[in-house]
Amino acid sequence: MNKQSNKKYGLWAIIKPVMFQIRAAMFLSSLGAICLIFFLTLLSYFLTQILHGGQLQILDIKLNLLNAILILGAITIVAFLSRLSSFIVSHMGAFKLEEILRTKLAQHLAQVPLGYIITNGSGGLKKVMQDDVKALHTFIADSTPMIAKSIIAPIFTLIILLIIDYRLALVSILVLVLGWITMAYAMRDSKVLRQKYEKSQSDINRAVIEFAQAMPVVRTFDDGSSSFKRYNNSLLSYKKNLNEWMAISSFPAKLGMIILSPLPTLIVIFITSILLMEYSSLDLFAFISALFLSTVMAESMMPIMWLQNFIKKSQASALRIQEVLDEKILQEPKNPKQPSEFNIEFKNVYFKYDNINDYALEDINFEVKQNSVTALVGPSGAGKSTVAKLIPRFWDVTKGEILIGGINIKDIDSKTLMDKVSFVFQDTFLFADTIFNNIKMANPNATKKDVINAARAAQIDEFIKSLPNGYDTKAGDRGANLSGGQKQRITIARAILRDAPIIVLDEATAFADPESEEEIIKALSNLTKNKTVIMIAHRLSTIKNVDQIVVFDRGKISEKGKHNQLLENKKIYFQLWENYKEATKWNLEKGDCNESR
Ligand SMILES: Nc1ncnc2c1ncn2[C@@H]1O[C@H](COP(=O)(O)OP(=O)(O)OP(=O)(O)O)[C@@H](O)[C@H]1O
Repeated sequence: MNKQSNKKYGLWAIIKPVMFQIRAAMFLSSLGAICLIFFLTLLSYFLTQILHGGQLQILDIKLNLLNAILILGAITIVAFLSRLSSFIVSHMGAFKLEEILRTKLAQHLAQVPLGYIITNGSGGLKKVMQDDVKALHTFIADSTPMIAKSIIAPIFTLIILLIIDYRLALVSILVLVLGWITMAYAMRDSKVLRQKYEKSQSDINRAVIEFAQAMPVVRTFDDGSSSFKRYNNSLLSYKKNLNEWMAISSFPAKLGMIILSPLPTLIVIFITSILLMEYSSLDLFAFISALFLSTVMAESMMPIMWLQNFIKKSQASALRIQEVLDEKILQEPKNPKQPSEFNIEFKNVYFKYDNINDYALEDINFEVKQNSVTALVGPSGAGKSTVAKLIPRFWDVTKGEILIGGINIKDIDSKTLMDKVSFVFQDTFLFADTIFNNIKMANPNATKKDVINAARAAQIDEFIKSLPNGYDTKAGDRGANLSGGQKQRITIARAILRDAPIIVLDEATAFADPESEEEIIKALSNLTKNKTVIMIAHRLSTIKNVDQIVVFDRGKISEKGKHNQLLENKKIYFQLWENYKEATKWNLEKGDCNESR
């Protein structure tokens, strides 16, 4: 990821837009805490006066019992309202931040290169947009009032205790310090242990997902022992890390929590007060107020324990959100140009993926003439898909240039480029919408007739019509109710409807079922008629007659030309062709009419 070094990072930077609401919530929450402390002090004051059998009064103002109750009641109401409104304000801030971040992320993701989205997977980005944004919502809504309270309440209580009787104040501080030391001891090494624990937790998640996703493969090739072993191992390591963490921190943490609970402070204050009354002096007011206030101090410090953890988690979410927002956006040209011709030229192109040191492509030079077909072939990992994805700017070239109709693709605005290039992916994607809308999305202005014509050209119209709801049939989540070949023909219909002058086919026939293969080939020939076509080919038989074959090997072009020329060269293509023939023969001998890839 590309971080910009002068940027501020972390939780506090990301929640800045709602700082006003956070400050207001913290202020109101502090006010509520101060009112509570004030209430307890005044209550102790009145109780002392009642126990002394004297007149109720504040300073020199005499009060009857009803007045005293009313004053205490008024303070309680202010405390309650402050606390309530602090949560209302913090929730308002949380919703506002959620909206700001989701909008920012959506706008940003619409501008980053598509390659980034593919590499990170929609699942990972969805997690950031949903879970991490939600985590920050919860942080602002629930913990900002708590943070203010757990800082202000102890400080304020301590000040009042110091004013009333410094000895009792010191004793309660001692208890708190003891509690803190015990907790700090429990938390020692916790960073490393927490990281280990979190890692083993995510290992388990990965193993479970892998186990579930790979079930068909597992059932076919594995009796489950190796994949289950991975799951089991991650579970064992999780248990080991958890036990290790618990062993180190469990007892001191529990002890710390007990010390920091109100009861120990209460007991210590009580005993100290008795001793002071016996051997020194202590007035009744100091005794009663210390009993009340010291419990507030201990109680309001307790949340600090879990707040720390909460802040750390929210910090991690904030960093993940910021990483996405820092991803470089696709630079749009200042003076965009419109190509009027559609030949494609790769000129001295070098390309390197962000996270990889070596070039994935080096010194790539070739031209695809307008309305001609070029096939990219080569062993797996040779760079064919990368070449194809550079054309619609899924990524930008590291060096060199790609031209369409003589114009550098960086000088064509991305909307125009997308309109000019249709990409038929290996992994066909259908939205959970009607088949009609799935095709029409390629061209919002298309009429019903246009959609049907496109489906007809893609050899899928008859099948669609045979469905109970025809074109209004839902394609299902990711097109789950259709066969691979049917899904592929629907995406081809989409591309036909788009009618872009350049077609990039990423091995569109690879996953077709045998029955639809012939129809797919027909559909593709309709799609590619009078277009500039680049296709990544694995079935060499389908490219025998193409205008040009470019052979890739380890990120470089090893040869290019027509089928017969390349066979004469007796280099990589010759070898690939021999292997292909061999595999096809083997399949035929086995009675399998489906050609090998
Ligand atoms: N998103 C990515 N991030 C990092 N490296 C990548 C990424 N995609 C591909 N690569 C690497 O770039 C090189 C070329 O990969 P590419 O997918 O272009 O090859 P290919 O010839 O299309 O292979 P295949 O036929 O198996 O699809 C490989 O070494 C691959 O590991």
